[in-house]
Amino acid sequence: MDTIRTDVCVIGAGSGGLSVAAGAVQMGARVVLIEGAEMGGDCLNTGCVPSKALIAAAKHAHWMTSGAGFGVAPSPPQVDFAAVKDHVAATIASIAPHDSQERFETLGCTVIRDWARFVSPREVEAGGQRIRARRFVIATGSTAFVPPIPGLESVPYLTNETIFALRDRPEHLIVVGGGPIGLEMAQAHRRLGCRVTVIEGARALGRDDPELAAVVLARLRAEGVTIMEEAPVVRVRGEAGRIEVVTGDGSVIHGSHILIAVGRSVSLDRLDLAAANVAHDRKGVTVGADLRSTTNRRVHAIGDAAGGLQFTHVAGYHAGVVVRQMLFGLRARATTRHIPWATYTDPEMAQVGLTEAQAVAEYGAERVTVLRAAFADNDRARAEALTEGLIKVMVVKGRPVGASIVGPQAGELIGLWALALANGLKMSAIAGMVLPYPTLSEVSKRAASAYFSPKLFDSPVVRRVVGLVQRWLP
Ligand SMILES: Cc1cc2nc3c(=O)[nH]c(=O)nc-3n(C[C@H](O)[C@H](O)[C@H](O)COP(=O)(O)OP(=O)(O)OC[C@H]3O[C@@H](n4cnc5c(N)ncnc54)[C@H](O)[C@@H]3O)c2cc1C
Ligand SMILES: NC(=O)c1ccc[n+]([C@@H]2O[C@H](COP(=O)([O-])OP(=O)(O)OC[C@H]3O[C@@H](n4cnc5c(N)ncnc54)[C@H](O)[C@@H]3O)[C@@H](O)[C@H]2O)c1
Repeated sequence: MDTIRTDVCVIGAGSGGLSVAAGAVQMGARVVLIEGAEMGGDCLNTGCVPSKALIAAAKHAHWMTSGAGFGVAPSPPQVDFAAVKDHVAATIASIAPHDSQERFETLGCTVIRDWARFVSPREVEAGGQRIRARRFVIATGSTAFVPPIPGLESVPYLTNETIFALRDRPEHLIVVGGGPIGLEMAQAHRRLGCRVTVIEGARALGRDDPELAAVVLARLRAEGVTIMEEAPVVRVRGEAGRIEVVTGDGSVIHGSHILIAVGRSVSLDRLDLAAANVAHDRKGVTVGADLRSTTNRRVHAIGDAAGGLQFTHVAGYHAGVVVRQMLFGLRARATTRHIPWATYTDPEMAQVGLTEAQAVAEYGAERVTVLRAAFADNDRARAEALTEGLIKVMVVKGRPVGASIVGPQAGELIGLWALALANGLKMSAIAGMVLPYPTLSEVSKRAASAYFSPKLFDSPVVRRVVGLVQRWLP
């Protein structure tokens, strides 16, 4: 067996692994990149990209039915489900060249298409070769967690790996799990003409501010999605096209298809981490803030495999943290306070930093000011009839510690607050910003201004000062 000696060996060519490989090789390191399945990983092939392409198609269908208030008569959309899937596939294909084996080989990486497995603390095997590296990066991501629900194994269930390939429209899609995957898929399928029932064991969108989550859930229900909460699934039975789901209280839901979206399992099984002395648990590789294995300092873990937030932009951020350490020997640490995320339902929901409940728990209610602004008071939102939703900003000592948005383009609007939190900006910086009128982003400025308006408009001191100045000013 040949041995390749290299500076960096990256295992997994998804969002995180590709970023490390591209960065390291272009800065002069020798890089081996190993991928067992599709280049591009979950995000490109079975995650973010297909889900957002499907959501975009569903939005078009929805617009055809929602123009009455603008004087545009609704007309029932004629959805060609297979053609929708062609759009999904074409979107993936248009991005794929950027993540391709050819591109990475052109950049100078050695790309091996096989499953990697450690054989010692500084060697892996893949593609019939042994790779001996100075540093390893485990970027193996995650797959859908399939819970041990009795009967599930004997019905043809869908996960994010199979649902985007369906070319016939499900008549009635049952979605198990009311997290971001479940609800994004539920709304998209409903808008494309399916009946949809979401069965959630606890509270849907349970990680988000409940006030904001309620806005999303109300909209989904208004569009015809049935959402059952506190309804753990206890049994599944049936066959293709005739699925029955039994919940804890004995209810039986009949559907044609079932999607499992109850969280993720990190993909570490194939790696034989024991051979490399890399400690791990159910959540991922055990790493410190430097994203290095606590038991093998040659090994880093990033993205979903690192056991924290599971988002593409987090994997990319992690990549930067490990590249700085591996290539320049710099001290670099990953933190989470400034990391935003968004759920691409309509309306969208986005968060950065602490929610209201977390801010109050951490700082105490008396130290936290919660500012609010509603899209109903935003002129652009009114013109577009997108008045559902609000922004909440949590402020401590004049600086934001968290922002939560539900409403149109929340995923875009959260960027400003991500910048503010990452750089410790004061509320005065946001309130003093001049924005084009009329834009949705004015909702952020309005919230920030709300921090100062009581200090300016309700203050007897300010009134007295203004009175005096007016008497003396020529
Ligand atoms: C339906 C869905 C929608 C999503 N939407 C969003 C979104 O809108 N925004 C967002 O930020 N995030 C989203 N995510 C999450 C996002 O896809 C992941 O957080 C991201 O892909 C993680 O990147 P990663 O590099 O850690 O892993 P991945 O992208 O999963 O890549 C890991 C790669 O490693 C390979 N691999 C595994 N084991 C081995 C091995 N032993 N040897 C070789 N290769 C191996 C895998 O085949 C895979 O290609 C979504 C996820 C899903 C499922
Ligand atoms: N827009 C985005 O950025 C985006 C979109 C999709 C996914 N993701 C990423 O993927 C991750 C996984 O998403 P997810 O929605 O699969 O997981 P999740 O953990 O966020 O939500 C899963 C939901 O399933 C419920 N559940 C668990 N077991 C159940 C059971 N037996 N019966 C009924 N309900 C059950 C849980 O209570 C939870 O509400 C997310 O945390 C996120 O990091 C991101």
